[in-house]
Amino acid sequence: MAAVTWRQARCWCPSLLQVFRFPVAQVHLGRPTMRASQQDFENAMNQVKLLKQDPGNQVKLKLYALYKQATDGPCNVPKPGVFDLVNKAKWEAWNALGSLPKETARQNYVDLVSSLSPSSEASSQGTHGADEKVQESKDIVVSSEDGITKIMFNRPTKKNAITFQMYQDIMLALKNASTDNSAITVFTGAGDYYCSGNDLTNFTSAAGGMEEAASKGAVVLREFVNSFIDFPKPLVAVVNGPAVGISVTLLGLFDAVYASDKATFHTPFSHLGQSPEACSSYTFPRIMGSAKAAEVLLFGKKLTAREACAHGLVSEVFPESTFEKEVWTRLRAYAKLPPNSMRISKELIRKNEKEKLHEVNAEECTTLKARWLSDECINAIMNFVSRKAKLGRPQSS
Ligand SMILES: CCCCCC/C=C/C(=O)SCCNC(=O)CCNC(=O)[C@H](O)C(C)(C)COP(=O)(O)OP(=O)(O)OC[C@H]1O[C@@H](n2cnc3c(N)ncnc32)[C@H](O)[C@@H]1OP(=O)(O)O
Repeated sequence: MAAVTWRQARCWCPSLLQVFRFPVAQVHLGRPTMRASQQDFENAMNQVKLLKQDPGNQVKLKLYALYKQATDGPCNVPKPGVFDLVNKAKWEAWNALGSLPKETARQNYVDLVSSLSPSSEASSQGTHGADEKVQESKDIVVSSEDGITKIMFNRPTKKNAITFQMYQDIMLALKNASTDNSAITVFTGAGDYYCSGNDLTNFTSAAGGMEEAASKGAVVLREFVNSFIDFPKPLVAVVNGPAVGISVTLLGLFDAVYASDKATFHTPFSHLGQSPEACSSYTFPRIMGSAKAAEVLLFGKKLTAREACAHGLVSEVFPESTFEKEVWTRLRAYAKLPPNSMRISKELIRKNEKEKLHEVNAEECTTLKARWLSDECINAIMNFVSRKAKLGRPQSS
């Protein structure tokens, strides 16, 4: 179909009185049961000019046709030539209304505009308004702006360690983000850390002790990682500082990872008596080669941002001083790309791997459940909790 610019579409609705002058009841163009008055029609024309988002060619042509039918009556002007694509498309849309009465066209125009009004616009047109907080949760802050849903670890006093509640909050945030108006979804951390991984007190503070925590942990972890495997939109990590444990392994399931040069990547699973999760036993060897993956996953070698980039885990590293500005400017530009195209491309990229990833996830969770109940793991966690040991340091006896 001929391209119809949004500017053209707006011009099809002549400037009239400002919508704001009218009482709310008149301005709100809910689907009316009564016949639309001339005033409703004029309000609707003004409402069209306030739409923030281009409603698309089909809707614009429909608006044009109904407007012409409501004001001039049935189309009786000559059809434009074949090369006059835009005017031909407009003529065809108007002509298709045949002998529809002016009053009905006016009503249909008002109804159509009503369906595009701000509340429905937000859900159907991919509107990206001002930064909007979309999920209430203390330690995970979710906001949406400029086509980007941002999910932020927000527990800086604990280096953004992930509690059981945060796993649930993140799953909910991903579920919502998969169908919201945003084009891309971004994870980042508040404060100096990106995330210090699993909160080690998840295991010690559970009412039923380690047994119960291990069973619960395996179920939650599997579901949690599945929500990353299946996430349909581009998923980006903005790694603002050190990342530890599961916050690193998950990166193998992201589509792009941008890191500040002060970020580090550490998976001290052996130090903790644990084993890899988030499909990293599969994704890391594929991303960085088996030799480097072994150093990272078996021996807990901490990578700098530049090393992680050289080994393919990170897409690009930015100097700390310009990190936020550069990365968010870039992401805002990416979020303007056609969202359906990005989803479809992601689907193609992931399609052949999905089954394998689910299989790996299930196996890693079963293995971890047993690890969590091992002496090696229990001792390591107790050492951390009693502050005898920190990451990467040999445990004192
Ligand atoms: C559903 C279950 C799924 C489980 C999935 C399996 C996941 C596995 C992993 O993620 S393994 C990785 C686990 N993480 C760690 O081992 C990190 C432990 N933390 C540290 O070693 C250090 O805290 C540090 C290196 C991250 C930061 O050191 P430092 O800068 O010296 O700060 P502090 O140690 O003083 O930390 C400040 C504050 O935060 C608390 N904290 C930090 N990380 C964690 C954590 N992972 N779990 C619990 N608490 C953490 C730390 O205790 C301090 O609290 P305090 O001020 O003492 O109250």
